[in-house]
Amino acid sequence: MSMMKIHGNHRLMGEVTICGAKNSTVALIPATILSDTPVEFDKVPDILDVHNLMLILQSMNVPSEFSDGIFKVNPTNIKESRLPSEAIKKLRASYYFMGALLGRFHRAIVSFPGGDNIGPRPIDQHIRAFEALGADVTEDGDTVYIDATKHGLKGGIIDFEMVSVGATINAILAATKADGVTEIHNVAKEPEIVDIVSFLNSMGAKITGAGTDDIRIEGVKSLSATEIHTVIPDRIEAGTYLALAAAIGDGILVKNVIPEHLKPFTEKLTEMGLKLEINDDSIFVPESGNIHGVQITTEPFPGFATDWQQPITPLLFNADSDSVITDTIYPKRKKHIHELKKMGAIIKVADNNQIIISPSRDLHGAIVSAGEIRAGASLLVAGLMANGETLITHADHILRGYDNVVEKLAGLNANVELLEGNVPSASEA
Ligand SMILES: CC(=O)N[C@H]1[C@@H](OP(=O)(O)OP(=O)(O)OC[C@H]2O[C@@H](n3ccc(=O)[nH]c3=O)[C@H](O)[C@@H]2O)O[C@H](CO)[C@@H](O)[C@@H]1O
Ligand SMILES: C=C(OP(=O)(O)O)C(=O)O
Repeated sequence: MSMMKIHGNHRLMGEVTICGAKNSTVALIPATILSDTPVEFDKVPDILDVHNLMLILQSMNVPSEFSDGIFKVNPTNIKESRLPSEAIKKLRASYYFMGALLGRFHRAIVSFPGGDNIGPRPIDQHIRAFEALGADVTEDGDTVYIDATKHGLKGGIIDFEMVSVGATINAILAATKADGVTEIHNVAKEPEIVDIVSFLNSMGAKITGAGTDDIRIEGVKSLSATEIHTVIPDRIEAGTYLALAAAIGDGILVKNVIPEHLKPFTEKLTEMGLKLEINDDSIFVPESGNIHGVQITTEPFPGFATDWQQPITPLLFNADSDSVITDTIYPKRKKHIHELKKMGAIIKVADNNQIIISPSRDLHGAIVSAGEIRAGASLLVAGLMANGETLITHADHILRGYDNVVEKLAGLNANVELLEGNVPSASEA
């Protein structure tokens, strides 16, 4: 098991460069199996999810290589095969092989995905999309069987009952290779969806409407990559470093960002009283003075992302009044709270699931456990603010989605080590 040891309460400064978005990358990689040619991506984050996706590709005779942000994959000799359930369970995005295999082979057998334990995460809308395209979907235990070989994969109308990032992308992946036209209504509008569509269109797909509520797809027979696709910057990683900079920075420049994607986040920082310098592709966070408590409600894009709510929480401990967070996407996403309390934080959950964060200026180091990726990010920021040493166990969750995190933090003068080993016996809650 990986652990992170943090010597906290050092002021941080310098520059940090954000890499490609995890939530784009983990859909782009499964999407490559729709291509009839080799594919290359740039700015791919070095995160555990990518390495697990490589194992899944390998099981289908799809070799891939990855170094310095360049990811090359050759799906030309792909074979249908049983996907390794251990790797499938290690990430959420393995569910994109459902849509991608359905597009490629008109059938897919995939076990239920893993990913963060942040409350119920059903896939009924994904199944609704596959059925609208003519597939029969059955479940047996842990495995989902999706089959459109009997009547063919055909364009159709998909009306989502709720906005889902994953279901939108899965519908796009399958419909790209379906026979005829597909209309998808009530889709998610996240920038990562626009990125996937721009990649597919660059290979010859015919998809319009990404970034709006409705997407139209004219199915095509083949796709060929002719250019290197650069993954968009990770707005969640960027938000995490912006929060860190505001909490304990003496001037930090966060580079390679798309400020428009960060608007809901930077607007909250401004409301707190921070004076950000927002440039074309970077944001400078000066040393912050007094900051005020705020109310945050998470919503689908262009709202405040659920994946930001835990990383921003430690910053709110520095405010001069209470803050309230309401997570409408994952109301049970609260694995950070119990652990933050161990560090002296004053934070509680009200009956209506709202999280109340009170000024807590005397955080101290503790042994805490990262229950999921963003809970881990929250503990990391808190550990850097706290007096003394913090040990974060189960840090693999952080490494699922934060590229070169120890090196990036060291570049800001933080003292963080990655350790492998057993959890100290007294530490498990
Ligand atoms: C790999 C990836 O991109 N993960 C992101 C993706 O997850 P993911 O794609 O799993 O999240 P969704 O957008 O699908 O989930 C949104 C909401 O819809 C519900 N729902 C979803 C699908 C479904 O079939 N039925 C259903 O009820 C979910 O329980 C949740 O309450 O979007 C989330 C919401 O922005 C982010 O937190 C995750 O980081
Ligand atoms: C919930 C997240 O990831 P996943 O959907 O991959 O579990 C996240 O990135 O915050």
